[in-house]
Amino acid sequence: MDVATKSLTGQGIALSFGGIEVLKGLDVEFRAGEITGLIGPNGAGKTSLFNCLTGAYHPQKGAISYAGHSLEGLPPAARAQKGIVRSFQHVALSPDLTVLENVMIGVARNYHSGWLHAFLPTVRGRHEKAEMRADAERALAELGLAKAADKMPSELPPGMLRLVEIARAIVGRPAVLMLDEPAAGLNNSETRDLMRSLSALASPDLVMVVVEHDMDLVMSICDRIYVLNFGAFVACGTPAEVRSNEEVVRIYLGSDDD
Ligand SMILES: Nc1ncnc2c1ncn2[C@@H]1O[C@H](COP(=O)(O)OP(=O)(O)OP(=O)(O)O)[C@@H](O)[C@H]1O
Repeated sequence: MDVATKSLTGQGIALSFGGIEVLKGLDVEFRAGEITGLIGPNGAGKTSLFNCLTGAYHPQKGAISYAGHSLEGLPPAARAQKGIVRSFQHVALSPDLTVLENVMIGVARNYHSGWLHAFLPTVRGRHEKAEMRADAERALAELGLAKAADKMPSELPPGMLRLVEIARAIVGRPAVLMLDEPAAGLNNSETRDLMRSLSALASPDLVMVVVEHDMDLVMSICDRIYVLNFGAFVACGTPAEVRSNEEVVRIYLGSDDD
């Protein structure tokens, strides 16, 4: 399939809670091969849009599709099965598993019998566990975390925990990777490491979407940026275009964000 057609698209996405319109008929296209930023002040609707795309929220109106196929009615697990995965604002690793084991959980969708089977004492189980382990080691290495594989999450600083969570998201070789505030809680040097890692992940087949308040990160790593305010897009373009957009400047100068 042509890379250009492997987009995650939304048309006319409208979402309301108790009569309050949170998303006002959004048209959006997240393209493979690009890192797309989604920015806007607190409460603009960024996470709600993420939740509609991943299937956690059901918009009252609109159509969402990946690579031309409708995702309507599919719950989050079915969308993850299709390779649409997300990270969360708060790191959610299991404290009782090693870093490697945490990442192995993310690869289970690629295997016939899943995570549990890999731990059963069968030949197939042993074989699948070895393959999952190799996949997880590769994902950790891709993010520069090979040495942390056998550590427990409690032994790692926040910046590395965030990268472990991203390793868990990429280990199954997703088609769409959606990152919700990946730099939240990181210091400057951890954020710089994260930026390098995210840029290195970009590939022609992968749709990457980043919701983030850190403007340096967004402006540095994104190819295109959508700006959301009160549930509607006020701008979309390259970082340079967005930075010089008068409406965007007005929104950001008039808010407490960055
Ligand atoms: N489950 C829900 N029930 C009711 N209102 C909701 C729900 N989820 C989101 N909202 C409302 O939708 C609006 C958009 O919230 P959302 O979290 O999507 O914004 P955001 O841009 O992600 O904000 P932030 O940058 O603070 O995370 C807010 O007014 C919020 O209160």
